[in-house]
Amino acid sequence: NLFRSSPLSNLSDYTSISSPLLGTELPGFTTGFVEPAFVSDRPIYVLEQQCNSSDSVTVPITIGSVNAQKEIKCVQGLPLWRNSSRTINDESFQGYRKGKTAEGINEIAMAYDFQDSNEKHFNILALYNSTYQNVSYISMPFGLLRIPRSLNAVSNAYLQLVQGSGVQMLLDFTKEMPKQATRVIINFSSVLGPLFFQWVVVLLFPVMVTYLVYEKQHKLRTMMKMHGLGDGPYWIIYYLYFLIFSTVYMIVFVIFGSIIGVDFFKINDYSIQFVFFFSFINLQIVLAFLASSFFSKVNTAQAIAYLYIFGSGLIAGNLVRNFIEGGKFPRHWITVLEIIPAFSLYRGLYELGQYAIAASETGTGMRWSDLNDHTNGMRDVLIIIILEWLVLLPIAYYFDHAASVGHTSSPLATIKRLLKKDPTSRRITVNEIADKDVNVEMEKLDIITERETVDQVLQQQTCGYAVVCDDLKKVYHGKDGNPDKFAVRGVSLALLYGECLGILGPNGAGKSSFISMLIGFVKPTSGNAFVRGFSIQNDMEKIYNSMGVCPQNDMLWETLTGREHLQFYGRLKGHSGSSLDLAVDESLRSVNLLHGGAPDKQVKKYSGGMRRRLSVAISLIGDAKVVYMDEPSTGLDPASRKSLWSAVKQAKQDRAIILTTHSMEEAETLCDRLCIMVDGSLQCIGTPKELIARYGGYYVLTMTTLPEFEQEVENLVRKISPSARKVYNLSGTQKYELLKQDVRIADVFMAVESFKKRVEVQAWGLADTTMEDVFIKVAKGAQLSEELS
Ligand SMILES: Nc1ncnc2c1ncn2[C@@H]1O[C@H](COP(=O)(O)OP(=O)(O)OP(=O)(O)O)[C@@H](O)[C@H]1O
Repeated sequence: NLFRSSPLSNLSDYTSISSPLLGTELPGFTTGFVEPAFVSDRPIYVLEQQCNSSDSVTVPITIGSVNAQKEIKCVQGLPLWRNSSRTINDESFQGYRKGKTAEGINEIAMAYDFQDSNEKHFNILALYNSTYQNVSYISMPFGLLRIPRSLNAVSNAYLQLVQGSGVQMLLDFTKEMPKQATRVIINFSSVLGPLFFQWVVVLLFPVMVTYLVYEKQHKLRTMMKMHGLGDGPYWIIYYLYFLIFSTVYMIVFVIFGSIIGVDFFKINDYSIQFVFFFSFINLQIVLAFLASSFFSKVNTAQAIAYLYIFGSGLIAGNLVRNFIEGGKFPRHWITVLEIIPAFSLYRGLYELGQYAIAASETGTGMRWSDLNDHTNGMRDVLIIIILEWLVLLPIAYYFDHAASVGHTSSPLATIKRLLKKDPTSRRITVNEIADKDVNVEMEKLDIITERETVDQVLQQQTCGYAVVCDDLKKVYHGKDGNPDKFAVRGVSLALLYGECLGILGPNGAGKSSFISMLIGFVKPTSGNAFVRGFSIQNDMEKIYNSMGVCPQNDMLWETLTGREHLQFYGRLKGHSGSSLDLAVDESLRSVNLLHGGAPDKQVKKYSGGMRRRLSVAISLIGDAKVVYMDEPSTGLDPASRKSLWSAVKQAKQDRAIILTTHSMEEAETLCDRLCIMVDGSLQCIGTPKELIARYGGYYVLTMTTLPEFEQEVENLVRKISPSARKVYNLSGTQKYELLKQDVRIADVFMAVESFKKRVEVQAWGLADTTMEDVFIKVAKGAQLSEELS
């Protein structure tokens, strides 16, 4: 309406804008630059640009009742009558003239809706297509150029209308109207939502699970247990540690939140927040203990714990919010859902969040009195969390205790054991008894004597014996169709204080399985052993207090130093203050770890030999009366081995030591008695001298000549000792065993000397039997008799 009374004015150079079609109703344009236009309630003017100024278009017009033709010359800044503002808006944003490229059309720079404009009041809505901002054929940024110029044009048109065509306003730019400064205030509670807080709180869960499973995976838990740390103290220490850790974490979280002005923390009563978070972290600690007893590998536990916290947070976020806000579900449904800890946490956070948001209206957050409000779920949440904590605490302790002794690997196994009969402590089968009888028949005198000693000790309950094993057996039950493995076949032996017993045997003989039973690593299939009078079947807890163990694989904390390890185990064994420092230094010295910064280096920087020596030191620290060492010198260089041996020799004065080894030298140096184990059975037992005398009643003659003289050598040996046994013949080198009762050493020397006059002897030697010879003989003999049977 504005331009209906306006004369056609100067259209050049955007300085004015006006319509050549004043007061007309256009049936539509069909040619040139515009699409058919329709008459609308309020005219909208479209400024066409980029048209060639020589083009023109003839449009039909109606003036009053007269139909006429009007030629419109296309010039830049031509205003054309168009459709409603909505259509203009849509079209300008979609691209004018569909199907053509931006370059190929006359761009809409701006559409004007002269809303309620009149001579006194100028009010336009300007619409432009911001998507054309980066049109490449225009060198200048499109948006920067057109908007001010178009606004300039329309403003001039308005001025010319109101004040006459001579008026011209030249605007170069537009800028925002100055206005009062404002501050953007973001309400974090509503922006972040309870899910963020939920994730922050539960982030500690995987950390705790990792701690617990790490100690289980590396058998450190068992190691600590074997050195006297009971489940109760272990739980209390870790529980308190986690509780302090989590409480500090939550307090810092709340303080930081309050400092940066998060309403969630600032508005709600701090005591409610404290009770809520404190109850939940207690529940979370119990859940971590419970979860850790299901896992044996840190990586799996970590992955599943993170999945659980993120997944359960998302599910809780969606479900709880929908349930509460949807209003379709009964209240008790929501309460049932809150039994799941992630849901109860979310609900509590949600309630605190709601109060924080509502505080902009009410001015206060959640107060204790608000817990009586039936729409506030916080009271239910607190009750559920505390009850759940009370119920889960003993369950988690039980599962953890069952899994920690190594007898069961998981709570599932424990449940199975409770439901069925315990498969690991089943009664010995008929086949096994038969097997035992065969063994007894084949047993050597020394083994039988040892058995009798054990029977006597058990009947008379004789004191003085540190360890008494009574027919200990271990069968590993085959899984996935594999046959059962008889690892230890009824071992009986008795060990005095001050005695060191060495167990020798080839790989897989059952030595480690035997020791594992004695230290409580695995449960015996049948039989029993008494350590200081306590049964390994029932009183393992009492045995741990006086036991030291150096396991085959070092069980150490990578981030602790050697000294810290010894201080920890020393304290477990009852040392404190200066006596602890003394014991630690003495221990480090005895295994050659006192110098060169070794005591204060983290174990991860230790060499294999240093770890081994530290493990031995741990087993000896304190007053352990029975010490088990599984291959203690494996991986040690000769010097370290020697110093380790002197440490063990010194330590054995008033203790009983059982050690397994593959080194005959170590066995002979350290052990008062030795036994050889083959395929789970003891083959012999006695002092090194007794065994050599019993199994090595021969000298070993070795002689090297040219191969053509082999027969001559054979004849010589037969002459010296007709009963001599040939051990081997290898490219001229022959080895014979000569029964001691058949020969005198001087005769052998004389015979060889005269032989050397006839035959060229490259080398020869006569040796007494060594423990190694005995070992090979016994092991071979046992294997042979087994093959025969
Ligand atoms: N957990 C187990 N499950 C099944 N079989 C096992 C298990 N542990 C050991 N065994 C088997 O029991 C037998 C005795 O193994 P053990 O480790 O006790 O022998 P070892 O004498 O200590 O051997 P090494 O000298 O090599 O340490 C072996 O045949 C072994 O494969």
